[in-house]
Amino acid sequence: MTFLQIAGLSKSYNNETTVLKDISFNVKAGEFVSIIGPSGAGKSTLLRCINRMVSISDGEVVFDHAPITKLKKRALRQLRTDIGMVFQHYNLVPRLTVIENVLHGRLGYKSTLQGVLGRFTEEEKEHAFFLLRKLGIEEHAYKRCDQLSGGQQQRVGIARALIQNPKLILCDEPIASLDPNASKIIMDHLKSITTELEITCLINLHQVEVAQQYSDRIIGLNQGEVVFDGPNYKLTEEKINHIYGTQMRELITV
Ligand SMILES: Nc1ncnc2c1ncn2[C@@H]1O[C@H](COP(=O)(O)OP(=O)(O)OP(=O)(O)O)[C@@H](O)[C@H]1O
Repeated sequence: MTFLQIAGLSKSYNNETTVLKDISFNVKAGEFVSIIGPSGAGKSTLLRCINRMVSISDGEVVFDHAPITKLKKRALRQLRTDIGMVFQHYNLVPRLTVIENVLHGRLGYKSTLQGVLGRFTEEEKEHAFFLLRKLGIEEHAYKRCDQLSGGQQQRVGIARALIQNPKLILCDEPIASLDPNASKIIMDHLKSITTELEITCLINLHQVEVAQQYSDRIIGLNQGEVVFDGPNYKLTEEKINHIYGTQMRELITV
């Protein structure tokens, strides 16, 4: 069943260069999809169009039957509670504790006043601890985030996305700042938790091998166009060269 539908999506910043050109694809509920492509291909922009963090120039995005492109402010805010986001640089508040950062994932459900006062229910706090336990960082709950390693901070970022109870998680290069060991931990968690909780996952990656290892399906972007869309086993060396154009693959996969 189609869960996310992208049809004829185009995006240009400041009405200048077109960064995404007529992108169309559907994602089924529960799919784990990687988006790969050279630097500047439009991967981040594509993810940001899906939750309208950036405006869409043309085309349609329908998420769980809701026409994202047409939603007004309040409806969009409500819909965004269903979409978690994980960032390359974690986007945590460094001087706040791990648990406080995780609970920030609930702010989309709160009034401004509740949010300012940091009012969270016991159930929300228990859920936060449950997620930290699942991600193996419960012992750090009361540490400031800036005392954690990059891999641990990314796990806080994942917990903050999960506490929203999202139906979809968008991950924008979640392992680009991490060493191979920390990257593996993050990818293993993302894969196992999204599978267990039946969360659809769209993930931008620079590492082709990682995309092949973890994804059900891979979408290749080049200069704002989809040039590959298929199961991981169909991503041959030739297709990889097509996605990355003339760039040396070794250069972009390190
Ligand atoms: N806010 C912005 N204003 C203007 N141009 C932008 C903006 N964000 C991105 N771009 C441009 O859009 C193009 C696509 O950028 P985007 O970050 O989406 O690509 P990407 O594939 O994610 O690249 P990378 O892998 O290097 O992160 C680039 O040419 C970039 O300079």
